[in-house]
Parts: sequence; C-alpha cells; structure tokens
Amino acid sequence: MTELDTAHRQPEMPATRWGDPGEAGPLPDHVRELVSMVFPITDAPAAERVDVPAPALDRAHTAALAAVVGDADVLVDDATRRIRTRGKSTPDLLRQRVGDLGDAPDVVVRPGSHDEVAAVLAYCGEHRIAVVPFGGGTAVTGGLVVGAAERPSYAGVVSLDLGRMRRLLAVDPVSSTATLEPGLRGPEAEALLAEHGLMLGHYPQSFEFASIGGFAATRSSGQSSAGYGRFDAMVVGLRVATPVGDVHLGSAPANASGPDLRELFLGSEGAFGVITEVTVRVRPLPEMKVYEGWQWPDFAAGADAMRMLAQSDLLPTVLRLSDENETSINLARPDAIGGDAAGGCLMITGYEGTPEAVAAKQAAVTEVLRKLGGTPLGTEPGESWAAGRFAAPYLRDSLLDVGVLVETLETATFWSKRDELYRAVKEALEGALGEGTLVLCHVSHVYATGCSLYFTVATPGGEQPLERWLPAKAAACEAIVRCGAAITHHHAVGTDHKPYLTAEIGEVGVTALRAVKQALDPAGVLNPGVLVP
Ligand SMILES: Cc1cc2nc3c(=O)[nH]c(=O)nc-3n(C[C@H](O)[C@H](O)[C@H](O)COP(=O)(O)OP(=O)(O)OC[C@H]3O[C@@H](n4cnc5c(N)ncnc54)[C@H](O)[C@@H]3O)c2cc1C
Repeated sequence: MTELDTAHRQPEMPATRWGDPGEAGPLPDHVRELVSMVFPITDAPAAERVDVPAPALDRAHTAALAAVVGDADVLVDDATRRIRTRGKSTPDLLRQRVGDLGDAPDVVVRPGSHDEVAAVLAYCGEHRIAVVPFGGGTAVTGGLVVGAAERPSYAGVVSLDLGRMRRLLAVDPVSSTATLEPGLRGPEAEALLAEHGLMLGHYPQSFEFASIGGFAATRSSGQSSAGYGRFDAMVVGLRVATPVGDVHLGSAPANASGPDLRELFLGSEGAFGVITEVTVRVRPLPEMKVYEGWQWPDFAAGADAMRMLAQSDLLPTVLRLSDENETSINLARPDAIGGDAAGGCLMITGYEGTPEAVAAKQAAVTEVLRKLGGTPLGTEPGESWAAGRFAAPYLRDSLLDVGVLVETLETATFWSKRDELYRAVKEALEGALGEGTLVLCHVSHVYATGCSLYFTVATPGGEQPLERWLPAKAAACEAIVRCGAAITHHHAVGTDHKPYLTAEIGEVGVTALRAVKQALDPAGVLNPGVLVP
C-alpha cells in the first residue's frame, strides 16, 4: 500500500473559478485585444464574499456522523461547504459568481475508509439524510446538486468528500493492474503509479482536479482515449458501498457470469453506491512521447481520415481534429490565440510508448494520412497542444471576468450521422444565441464505428448570462435527441441531461434504472435527483 506524500497533493479549487488559484490570472493583453475585436468587453467580476445558508442538519446527526469518521472530518464551516457546492460547469460558476449558494450541503463528511463510507450510508439511510459523493468536484452536468424540489424531503444534505481516501492499495505487475482509492486526483494517482514504473494514461482536461472515483462514476474519457481507451475500459474491478451492503466486482478480466455488473456502477454518478476502490489496468511508463500536427483542407476530410485510422485498427495514442472555427481560434492553445493558425483544420496526433513502438505506429499512421490528403505540420503544433492541454479552463474564467460567456458540450454518434449531428448542434446553438456567437467543434474521441463531437461556445454574456445560456443548451440537447445521438459521451447525465435520457434509453431502460436504484438505495438517499429520471 502506498500513501501519497504531501508534495503531490493538489490544492483546493476556489468556489467561483477553475483550478489552482496560483495559475489563475487576467486575460493576457494580446488575447484581450483580440477578444475585444469579436466581443464587447465588460467588467464582470465574481462576487467577493458569498454567504452560505446556515446548516439545516440537526446537531444530533452531525454528532452521530462525527462518531463514525472523527470530529475533525465533519465540517460545517462556510468555506468548506462553499467549495463543495455544485461542480464546475459554466452555469455552476455563474451561479457562484453572483453569490447564489442555495444548494450548499449542510455538512461535509470526510470518511477515511470503505468501512466508514458504509457506516455513513447506513446512518443516512436510516435517518433520511441525502448523501452526495464528492470526488474532485469537477462535475459539469449538475451531478453534485440536491435540487430545491428534492431537498425538503430530507433531514439534510451531506457532501461525502472522498478526499481522505488517497492510497494506492495494491499493484499486480504480472497482471498489469493496480487498485486505487477513489479520492486520488489524476496527477496524484499517476505519481503513485510512477513509483512502480507504471501509469494509467487517463488525461481528461480536468485531469489536475478530478478523482479516480469520479472518473468511474461518470465514465470519463481522456485526451489519450484513442490509445489507452476510456476510463471505463480501464476498469477491471470495483468495490462499492451501498445503503444495503457492499459489492465487490472483478474476479477476472472477463467472464460470462451473467451481465457484467461493473457496468452498472460505471456511470452510476453516486446514485447507486459509493465507489471506494477501483482496480484499473496499468501500463509501463512510456519511454517517449511525440505529438504532431496535420492540416486538412476541411473538417469532413480530417474526420474521414480519423475514421479510416480507427477502422484500420491504426490509432495513435492521441487523435483529435478541430473544425475550421476552432482551428482559426486555436482554442487548444489558449496562450497562442491569434497565433499562426494554419487555415483548414488542425489535427493532433500523438504517439507514446517505446521508441520502436512509437516509430512503427507513427510511420504507419503517417503513410495513411498522407495518402488521404493530410499535410504534415511537424511537431510544433503537437507540442504546443500538449503544453497547453490543461489550460483552457483557466481561460474560461478570464473570459467570464470580461463578460464573455464560454461553455462546452459534447455528444457522440455513428460515423454515418456525423455531419448531420455537427450541423444540427451548431445551428441550434447559433440560432439560440444569435449573431456574434462563435461555435467551435472538435472530434475528441474516435471508435471504429463513430466519434464524439465536442463543442465550445463563446458569446457575449450580456446582463444575464445564465438566462442566455440555458435555452441554448436546451436547443442543443433537443438537436442531439432529434439526431438520435448520445446526450452525453463523457460528461455524464447529472441533473442537466436527465430530461433527455428517456429519449435515449426508452421507458423500459428507465424502468430498469429505477429498479436498480430502488434495490440498492431503498430510502433514496444517494445523490437524489441525479441520473435516474
Ligand atoms: C474544465 C473541465 C474539463 C473537463 N474535461 C473532461 C474531459 O476531458 N473528459 C471527461 O470525461 N470529463 C471532463 N470533465 C468533466 C469531469 O471532470 C468528469 O466528469 C470527472 O470524471 C468528474 O470527476 P470528479 O472526481 O471531479 O467527480 P465529481 O465532480 O466530484 O463527481 C461527479 C459525479 O460522480 C459522483 N461521484 C464522485 N465520486 C464518486 C464515488 N467515489 N462514488 C460514487 N459516485 C461518485 C458525484 O456524486 C457526481 O455525481 C471536465 C470538467 C471540467 C470542469
């Protein structure tokens, strides 16, 4: 078992912004100048100090929870509850920025072990206290909120912060597996694995702050998914505490022992249980990494090339393609906005592994991409992308500070429906937000049969940015439903996508979800209102 040393611990995120406060800053002057050419610049600072509603949970309950996890890990102070309020979608940030903390939990409880999680769930089930599992707090679809409609039927709301559970519990180098506790954030998990010469290879844009438990609970997908797979594809075992008892899954890499129940908890968003251990497939640390850029005449040509690679089982580790708008704005390189965008569409290819494996894959991919009409741009665009790959969320805050509303959304479909989906979502967003709106898109994850489209929207926030955004998001979701695409490829359902889930999985699918919820959480205390329609 390996503990995390303090040097590797991540800082806490502020309530109103993304990330490490030390990294935050105003828009660089050259970016501000460019932004002002497209959007009206206004002063839209976040509220300085925001009051959190007084905790509503009876003190007897707080004392009982303290008896389980210890006094020091039951916290009711404003600062702790404020940063456990909601997640980090733009609507979440906008609400925090105007001082709306109405959804704050009553108490933050920090269990240190599986048994403590189980005991907290048993107590809360018995006393009808809602429990919201909290990993990194980077949710973007309302997965950390007990809404006003549900709240009155509970004695209170506990934010169950898994942040104390940060150990690497076991490594099996022969089978290439490792068992991690849920509270480890991305860099922390990688640092612990690196001590064994191993890595996970899951790099979502939220990597710095999102947690292992959160990755599993939302079926997250990272920027190296072409090479290493989605997070759910890396999971070989799970331990879950539910209000009715424990589940321990993953006796073998694959089995025919009925339906694979691991899938029931992957993507369960805290509604069916609390994931307390995750066993993942691990790999040797790569000896080398090469990232390159390719230029394509248009989005369709680049996307067709991605399809060809996926269908030839010839995927690099990283593969992404920006559409014309995103290429020209070069959002993948926020430090370089306004830099020399090459025109057309920019594709990033990345190769990681041994020098031999990298050389072989790179040669094979290069041959295919050249034949299909791609122009190699060398390593500079790839290296810039890699250097700035986690920077865009900081830019979002700086843009919100000057009155520019920025938000993202994602979906997935089969290759044959790609163009229709792309057009429909773009038109829905542009139609709802009107002139002066920029809609950017990239193909973020690819499969032999289809891909994920990831949209970024930038538009003047106006007086009421939240009210401006919500109808646009609804229009985009309706377009996705009309196209028969996935309402989410990796951001999860939460509360935001719940109204659209029935259209995707059907009434019988919803009945199945409700039955699972009823069986595992009969009192309905786990993350009420999330996921299950
Ligand atoms: C700037 C930004 C960039 C992002 N980029 C990506 C990306 O590239 N790819 C991607 O997939 N996602 C991305 N996301 C979304 C988000 O980071 C992921 O959904 C992530 O997996 C959430 O992990 P977390 O630890 O922060 O979970 P949290 O936000 O804490 O929780 C998410 C949900 O999971 C539940 N949960 C958390 N831990 C557990 C547990 N141990 N057991 C049971 N339920 C639990 C919560 O109750 C909640 O419903 C991004 C978000 C932001 C803000």
